[in-house]
Amino acid sequence: MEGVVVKEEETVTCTGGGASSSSSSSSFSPHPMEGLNEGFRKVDPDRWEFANEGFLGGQKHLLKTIKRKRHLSQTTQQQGGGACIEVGQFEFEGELERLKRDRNVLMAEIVRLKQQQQQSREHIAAMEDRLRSTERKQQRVMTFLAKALNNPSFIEQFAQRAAQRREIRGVEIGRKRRLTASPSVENLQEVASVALGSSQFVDYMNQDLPTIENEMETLFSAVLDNESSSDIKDPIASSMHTANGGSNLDAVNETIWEELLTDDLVSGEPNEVAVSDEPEVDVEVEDLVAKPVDWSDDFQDLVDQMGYLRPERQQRSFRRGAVFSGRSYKAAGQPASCVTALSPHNLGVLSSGDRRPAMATHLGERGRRFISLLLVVDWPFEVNDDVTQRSLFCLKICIFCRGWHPMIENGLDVPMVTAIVCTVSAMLLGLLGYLYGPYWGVRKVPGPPVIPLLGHLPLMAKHGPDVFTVLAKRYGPIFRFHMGRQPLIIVADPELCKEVAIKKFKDIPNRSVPSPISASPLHQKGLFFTRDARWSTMRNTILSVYQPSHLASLVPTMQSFIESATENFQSSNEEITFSNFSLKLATDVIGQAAFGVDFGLSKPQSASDSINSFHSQGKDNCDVSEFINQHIYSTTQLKMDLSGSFSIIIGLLVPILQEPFRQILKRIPGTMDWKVDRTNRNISGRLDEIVRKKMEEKNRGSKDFLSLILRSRESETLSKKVFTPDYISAVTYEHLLAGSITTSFTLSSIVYLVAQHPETEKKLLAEIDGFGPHDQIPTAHDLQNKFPYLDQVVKEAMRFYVVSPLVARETSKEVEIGGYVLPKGTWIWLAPGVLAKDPKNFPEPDRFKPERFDPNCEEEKRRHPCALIPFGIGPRACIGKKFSIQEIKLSLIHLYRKYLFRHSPNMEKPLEFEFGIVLNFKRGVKLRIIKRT
Ligand code: HEM
Repeated sequence: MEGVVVKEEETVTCTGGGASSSSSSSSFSPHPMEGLNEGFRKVDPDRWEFANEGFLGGQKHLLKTIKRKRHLSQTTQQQGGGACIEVGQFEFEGELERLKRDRNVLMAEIVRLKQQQQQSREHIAAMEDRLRSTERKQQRVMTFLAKALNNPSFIEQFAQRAAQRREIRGVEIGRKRRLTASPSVENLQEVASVALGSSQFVDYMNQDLPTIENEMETLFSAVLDNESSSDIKDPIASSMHTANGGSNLDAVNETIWEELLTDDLVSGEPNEVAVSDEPEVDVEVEDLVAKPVDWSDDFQDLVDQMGYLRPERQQRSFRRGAVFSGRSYKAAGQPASCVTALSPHNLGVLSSGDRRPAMATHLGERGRRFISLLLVVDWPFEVNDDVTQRSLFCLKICIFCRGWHPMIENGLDVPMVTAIVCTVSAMLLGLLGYLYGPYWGVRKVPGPPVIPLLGHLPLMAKHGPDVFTVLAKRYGPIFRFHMGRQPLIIVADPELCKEVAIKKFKDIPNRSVPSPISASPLHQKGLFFTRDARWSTMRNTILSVYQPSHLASLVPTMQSFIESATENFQSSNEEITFSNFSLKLATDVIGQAAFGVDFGLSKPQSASDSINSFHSQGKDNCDVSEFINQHIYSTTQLKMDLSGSFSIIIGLLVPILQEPFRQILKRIPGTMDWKVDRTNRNISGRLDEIVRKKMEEKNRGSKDFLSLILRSRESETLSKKVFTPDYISAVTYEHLLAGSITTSFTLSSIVYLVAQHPETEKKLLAEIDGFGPHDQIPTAHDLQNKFPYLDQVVKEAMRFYVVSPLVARETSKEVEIGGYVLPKGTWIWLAPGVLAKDPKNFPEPDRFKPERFDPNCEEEKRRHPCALIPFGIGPRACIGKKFSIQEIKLSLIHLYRKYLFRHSPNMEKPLEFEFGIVLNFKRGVKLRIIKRT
């Protein structure tokens, strides 16, 4: 028992006036150790205290006075004598009795302690369960929120159901809820309307916010405390619980929450309202809670990210999903700064004061829905700190740059957001650079304001080809014109044209390739668009074909075609579309000259205006007419305005997209690109066939253009490399193209203008008739020297209607023109069309006056030599000029020997034009033929 005393001394604390145990473990039952006035006494029904005079609080020195009570038997024994044995026997039994009692008391104490321990264990287990359950519910809340985000009508449905349920619940619950819940149901509807329309958001923000707050707390207390509404340990939760109306309200909340968690609601399916207050609610909630939730997949990233955004010391509890369970977080005594990272209050903070509605306007529907949910979840907090600002910044970026979904999936990853922002910015800058890069180098050149992407194409739509004359008047002889994204430097001064095309030819040797041509590979391999060394080799080779002697030898061929063509004119007063007639004639002539092939288009039996009439002429003619139709279609589709194929239009606006679009569209039947591509492939196939046949021909004496090229190709190794079959086909086709449409246009416009000007007609007829008998065919020399007035008429007509109003060039290095330094790659386009209408060189420019080209005329003498350049200028000037003039003069002489022409009443006035790669008549030139007697 000594040992027991010692133990007591160690554990028992003195309280003064007696001893009292400090804990339940040190509260003793009656003990055998007693001193003077000592022993155990009951201080309350459950507790005993050791009482002794020497056992006083703070008086340690008295402890030694406490002595164990000496029992009589011991004393007697010590005092010696066996006489007392019998008496001692009785005392011993008494002692034994006492010890037994003590043991029983101790046993009872041990049993009680064990029970206490068991209770404590159970209590701890229950707390653990509750903790796990709470965590699972938080996971469910977040899963629910994610689903709700994907369902636009979620809040609306929720609000409706809450209202319905409230009605069904009956008067008592309804009254209790009305105190706190009813207004907030309406508020929820407001939230729903916020999700749907930003204007109502303003109203919503002006609502009674504490009421909303209460409602949200009520709502979320259901999920957080549903199990323990009758056993709330958390004092804050407890007070909230009481405030919200006790257990009835809990039942309502649980039901509401049950609905919230129901998949039907979050998946958007309208759901019958389940009218039940009873256990099924609990069962379902329990079921839901019991289901394993894939926390990490859906939200761990987001939660982690939230943790990242908060101060380090709070991270652990944050990771447990505190973002959406603000109240319990607060209850844990933690500062709420991180929890409020996404709170509406801070949305307000970020957007400084009352810009919340504005922000809601910009968030888009998903963003607004999300914020509505944040209002629901996170309303009670109000903290304003750096972390919040930062997280909201990221949030805002996510909303604007990525939408909500990726953020929810991937978390608020600041480096990633930064990377996205940088990438988007870089792309925007790249786009701007691409769109405005070409402009930047030439920005100093004057020009009208530019419409992004369209450039000045609307101006072209408004003024037609005359747009350059209009702009030259306003901006001077050198100005900027944006063909979509591409700026052109338009040079509208004879001296500057000379500088560009002749003096600085070395720096500006090539043509830029406009959008319509880059859409047509068939047109790219001709002389026109080849560049640098390849161009000079090709040009030198081809030039031999245009030697005067060779041209002179072509006169009889040309004459025979012209005579044959005019046999079509059957009777006087016949009305024809002269432009079609001239096109057939020019195509036949160039076909014979270029390929040595007689297309037979202008022969008498093909007298119909329409080339299609050849379909009735047997297979050969059908083939030819098909070929020519395709050639005309292919050429006329090459538009410089916005009326071409889609890929050409795209090429004008964003050139880099032209080829991808062409590649796609040419595979889609019915599109213009598809038709153009099919046509071009047919033409190429036919040309390849013609070239192949020519190559196989034994008779190499033919004087056509193709045979000449093939011959020169055999004799020179260089040109053999340059003139590969595909280039031969392209150049030959180019002759067909350049030689037909341009010549035909010029011929038609001369006849049209002469018909309009009787004086000119009279003088012209006089000159032609004065040449000699009508069957006398003029030679090449005659044509050059014996028809001066005809010369003047042709020139004036070419001035009046310039078939090629723009002549393209491109700088191959930095060059200065007209005081402006133009970077390499600048598109400089000469404007013969503007020059031709410049009153400085051509007084009364809109008057048709061939005499202005009389060599003896003052105007002619004063005129700048480069004022009229319909065939271009410099080393890249038209290679077919003489050929074309010879053909035009020969045709006119023959026509005016036999016929006169008058405007048809069916023709529009003034003439309308299309602006393709060259100018063309919109509806053709319609004339009446009058036979001369
Ligand atoms: C009235 C008829 C014609 C007119 C108005 C005309 C107009 C022009 C113009 C303005 C150029 C650009 C010149 C430059 O860039 O400086 C050109 C080039 C050219 N023309 Fe013509 N042309 C006509 C007839 C012809 C004929 C009949 C042929 C062929 C037989 C032809 C073949 C060419 C070729 C191959 C080029 C490119 C020259 C090169 O880049 O080296 N042209 N033409």
